[in-house]
Amino acid sequence: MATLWTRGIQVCRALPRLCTAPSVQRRTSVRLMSTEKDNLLVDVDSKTGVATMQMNRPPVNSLNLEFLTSISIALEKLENEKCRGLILTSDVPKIFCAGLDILEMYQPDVERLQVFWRSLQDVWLRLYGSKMATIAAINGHSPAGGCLLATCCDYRIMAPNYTIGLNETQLGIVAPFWFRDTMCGVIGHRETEHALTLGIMYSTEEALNIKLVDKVVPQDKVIPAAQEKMKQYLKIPEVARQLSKDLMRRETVEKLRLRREDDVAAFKNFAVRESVQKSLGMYLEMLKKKSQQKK
Ligand SMILES: CCCCCCCCCC/C=C\CC(=O)SCCNC(=O)CCNC(=O)[C@H](O)C(C)(C)COP(=O)(O)OP(=O)(O)OC[C@H]1O[C@@H](n2cnc3c(N)ncnc32)[C@H](O)[C@@H]1OP(=O)(O)O
Repeated sequence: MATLWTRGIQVCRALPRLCTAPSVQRRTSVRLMSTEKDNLLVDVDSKTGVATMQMNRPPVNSLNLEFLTSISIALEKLENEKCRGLILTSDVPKIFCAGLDILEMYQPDVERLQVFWRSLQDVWLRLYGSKMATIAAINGHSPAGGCLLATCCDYRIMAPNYTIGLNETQLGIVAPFWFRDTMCGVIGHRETEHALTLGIMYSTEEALNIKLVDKVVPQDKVIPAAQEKMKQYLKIPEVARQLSKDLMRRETVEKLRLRREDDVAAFKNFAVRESVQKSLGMYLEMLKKKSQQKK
């Protein structure tokens, strides 16, 4: 085990300058730290060049601005370090990622809202467009933005008895075109239309049936299975693998690159609508009630 120690990622509250560049030192093991405790744990195996990125933002790994920024910086560093593979997983029990932090979209500060959306675009561009072989080790529930992260990867391995899907319409919001395109690339047009319009959350078994995930293994085997599959990717000549991936994804990536600011404006205008705010408020209330009932 080896490699990168990235310390001192500072996420400033002041906008628009969000971060200072993290410093990198070579060490024998890796930990990428963020300001919000150790919410992103990244280990790089120096022999194989495979990084394991564990999301660790309890209770549900929801993606707020600071967390997205940490992920984006980490992805950039791994790419710059010429890592060959990435296993994306979670350190939070039973949750892969609950998607976007709804509190970022509910009663938002409009300037922050736009920076938030750009940071999500950044993560998507880096992960979907990564040169690395990427495998999602889905060891928990994976709604909405969580499903997006998983579908950005080249391969998905999931544990039983969880759920995954783009459930946006159930919250009264709409998955943007690049979420749609990502999902279409995995399960095709018809199934994506069905999934998006109904906001379907699939069980692990259903997800396997529609090929939203590639493989199902017991919980404790998810990461070992991802490591095993990664070996297959790494056996392929690097340039051929990367160019093939680029061939499949470049148009989709370019579409967002060319429309980034329009997409930010569309998101902002949509999110501040009274009807959308009402739906998000009701959804948050429902989540809170459900959570209190458990306690
Ligand atoms: C014309 C088009 C223009 C473009 C328009 C764009 C529009 C926007 C597109 C937005 C795109 C993506 C959207 C998203 O990603 S929205 C997020 C959707 N996520 C969800 O619906 C998940 C909701 N959560 C759950 O289902 C469950 O929490 C869980 C993940 C299955 C875990 O269940 P659990 O029982 O283990 O935990 P639970 O008690 O429910 O939750 C614990 C606390 O966490 C809070 N919480 C859960 N999820 C979120 C979240 N996503 N954001 C913020 N907070 C969340 C929950 O409320 C509990 O809090 P507390 O204990 O009550 O304080």
